[in-house]
Amino acid sequence: MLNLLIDFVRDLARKYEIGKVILVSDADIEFDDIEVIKAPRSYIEAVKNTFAVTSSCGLTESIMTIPGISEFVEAYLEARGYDSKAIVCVYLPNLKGAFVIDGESKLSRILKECSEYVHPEALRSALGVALTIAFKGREGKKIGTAFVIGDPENVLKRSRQIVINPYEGHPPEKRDVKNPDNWESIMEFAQLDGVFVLDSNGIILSAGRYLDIEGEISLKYGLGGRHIACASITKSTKSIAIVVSGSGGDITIFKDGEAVIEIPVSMM
Ligand SMILES: Nc1ncnc2c1ncn2[C@@H]1O[C@H](COP(=O)(O)OP(=O)(O)OP(=O)(O)O)[C@@H](O)[C@H]1O
Repeated sequence: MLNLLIDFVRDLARKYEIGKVILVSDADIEFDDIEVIKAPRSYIEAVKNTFAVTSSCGLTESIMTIPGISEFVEAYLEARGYDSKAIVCVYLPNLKGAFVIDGESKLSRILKECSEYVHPEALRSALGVALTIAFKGREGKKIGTAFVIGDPENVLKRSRQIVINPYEGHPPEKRDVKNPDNWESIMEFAQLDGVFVLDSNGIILSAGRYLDIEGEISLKYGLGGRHIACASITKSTKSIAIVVSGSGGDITIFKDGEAVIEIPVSMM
């Protein structure tokens, strides 16, 4: 069975000219010259759980019934710098198969739109940290935070420091969100009240910053002060905000005062 599946994946890769496989399996499987991206454990568990309740449906239907699963796969690929064309190969005890994900994802489109205000690499890296925070939290507990990227002069004018800024006086390379070596300290400071402020290249200027709320903002029910403040700052400045909800764990990206995408991490 496994050999058949491997051959099938190789055929798909050749036919659709795709060089990577997202592997949804407890096992490590190799596909010769095709790059394997192992899906995160939470995704594997989500597929297993969904299959348990939708076992009468087909493979694709089963996977696609997980709310927001495609946004999650796309976000996962994007944050790692991949495009969203991939083969998904599932090899689990009760579920085996492969299918192709193709075309421009909603997230790719949104990230492109946001590059009007911020460097795409900076945005992708901040999203990578946000996903890591949403998944892991800190010392076993969920944490919420937000990254406001771009137009720093105006963002700083419309906000104030509520704790001593831990990034003050450090060289840019230690404050660069694009360098994953800095992610551990970012995750530590994500526990502070307030938000991170970054320039459009992803250099962190401040953490623990409280944002002014200006004008009327209407968001969906249940979103509180942090989300409202981030929506507001993106309305009054040319910045993008990535918010990790401490209560739900989901991620929302705001641009021009609107939630342009929600990534339902809590469902994974
Ligand atoms: N205006 C603001 N500027 C910066 N940070 C804020 C602001 N308002 C609230 N916060 C931060 O957000 C935290 C959570 O506040 P609140 O629960 O009202 O927001 P929320 O949008 O519901 O976020 P969550 O989903 O994380 O609970 C606060 O403890 C504070 O650290």
